[in-house]
Amino acid sequence: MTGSGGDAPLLADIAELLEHPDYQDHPLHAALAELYRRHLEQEMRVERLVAIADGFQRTAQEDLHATRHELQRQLRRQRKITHIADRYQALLGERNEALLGESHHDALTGLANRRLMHEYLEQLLAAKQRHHRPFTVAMIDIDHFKRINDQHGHAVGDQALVLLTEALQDALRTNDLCGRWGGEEFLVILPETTLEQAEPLMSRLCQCMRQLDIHYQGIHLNLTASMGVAEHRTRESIEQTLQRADKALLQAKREGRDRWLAAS
Ligand SMILES: Nc1nc2c(ncn2[C@@H]2O[C@H](COP(=O)(O)OP(=O)(O)OP(=O)(O)O)[C@@H](O)[C@H]2O)c(=O)[nH]1
Repeated sequence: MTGSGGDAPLLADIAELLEHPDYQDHPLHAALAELYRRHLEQEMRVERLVAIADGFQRTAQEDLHATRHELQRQLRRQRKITHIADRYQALLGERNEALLGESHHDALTGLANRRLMHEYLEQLLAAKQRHHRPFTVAMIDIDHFKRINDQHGHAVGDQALVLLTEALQDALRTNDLCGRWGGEEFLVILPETTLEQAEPLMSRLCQCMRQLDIHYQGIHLNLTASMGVAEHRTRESIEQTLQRADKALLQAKREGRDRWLAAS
């Protein structure tokens, strides 16, 4: 499309005049013919330029469309990657939490394991050294547990362990920590507690074990426990306190079981 659309009748008239035999020898014929030729040339040039500009515009639009399409594709990909990364991170977090839980807890009872109890005891030792806060430990061993396994099977023994640890925990204060020290042996850690303050609790724990009625798969069980209790002494290592509690526990077994003894 050229800009001379409105000039079309005039141009048609000029072309007709230039072709007319009567005007071939007219003095202005040559000048008008030249002007007409130049006009047509100019018009063709403008048409070519417009065609080029149109082409550019089309290409630019196509490029823009392609770029937008590519951007949207990358954005979708980015979103997908972010979503996967988020899920992966959440999974890793859950796995880490689970691993941390497994590394600090006993699988059967869910109680703290030795590692967690040692960590807690180290904290209590530091608090004692800094602020003179006392703490006491009690080693607890179920009496004649082998008989339960022998008479009723390991699964019943397991269930008895689960139920008795629930009873032990119910009898403790929230800051006390009950952990599984070994097979049927438990350690209770009592922060901010002297031996004297622990005594009523020890009697209560013995009573609690005695009163426990375990019913499982038609089997009815009663049990007792022996306990040795020791308060941490200044300048004593954790191991030494635990050994004193253990010695008191063995003495309680020797004296007939179903009792607690304070360590000397
Ligand atoms: N079911 C079950 N039994 C366990 C587990 N851990 C340890 N035991 C059992 O606990 C029993 C401990 O036996 P002993 O060390 O002889 O002690 P006891 O029979 O309790 O006797 P005393 O401690 O002397 O009163 C063994 O039969 C172990 O197999 C466990 O996770 N599940």
